[in-house]
Amino acid sequence: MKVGLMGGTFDPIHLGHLLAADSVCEALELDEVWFMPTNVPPHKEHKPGASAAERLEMVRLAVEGHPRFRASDVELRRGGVSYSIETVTRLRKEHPDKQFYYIIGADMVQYLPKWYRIEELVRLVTFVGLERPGYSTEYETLPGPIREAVRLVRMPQVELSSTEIRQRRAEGRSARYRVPDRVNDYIEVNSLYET
Ligand SMILES: Nc1ncnc2c1ncn2[C@@H]1O[C@H](COP(=O)(O)OP(=O)(O)OP(=O)(O)O)[C@@H](O)[C@H]1O
Ligand SMILES: O=C(O)c1ccc[n+]([C@@H]2O[C@H](COP(=O)([O-])O)[C@@H](O)[C@H]2O)c1
Repeated sequence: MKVGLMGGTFDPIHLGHLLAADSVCEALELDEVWFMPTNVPPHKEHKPGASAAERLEMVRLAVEGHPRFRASDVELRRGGVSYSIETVTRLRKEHPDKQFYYIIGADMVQYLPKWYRIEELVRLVTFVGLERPGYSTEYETLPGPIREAVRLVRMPQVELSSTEIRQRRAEGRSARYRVPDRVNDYIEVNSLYET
């Protein structure tokens, strides 16, 4: 069984995340994609605008009804900083029958050399990198073992980020059409990201 791991702060989850997962699912014929909200993101300086429970609930609402997408609270339950090496090690132990693919956008591919214990992590998962507007896909400068661990998949380019959505909300504007309708309703009912 082939499983894609889509880790993210998901503050909030948006259509770029979903289209990325869908594109990889199709290209690599994955059986499932697990969306895993981080507890404490390893490298982000700002604290998430929504709580862990709210970010998980938005992920749940976004994947509801999709035959292959699942929401996973594995990193939230573990607590602390969500280092991917710890998540992947644990998932491999719990699911020895599954093959894991870690899905990341181009911004994260460039950042891979700084990931915690990356030399070990590249031996445990295949990374799947996606182009993202505004980020370079010149991967020649990455160290060989990291570059070789990354497969590239194409997706229709989506110029969206959670940051932009939070900013819009702070300015009193809507997240509609940038997030699934159910997520948009949740954001509005709970007044998320308002100043
Ligand atoms: N528009 C997009 N296209 C492709 N990949 C994306 C896109 N947005 C996010 N990703 C990828 O999804 C994963 C989770 O991203 P994350 O939750 O940090 O969203 P974000 O939009 O980058 O958030 P923020 O703006 O708060 O930094 C990362 O690997 C990121 O590169
Ligand atoms: O393990 C690390 O050192 C590491 C460093 C940066 C990012 N990650 C993971 O990559 C995923 C996307 O990160 P982010 O910050 O863009 O949401 C998320 O699941 C993070 O836990 C992991």
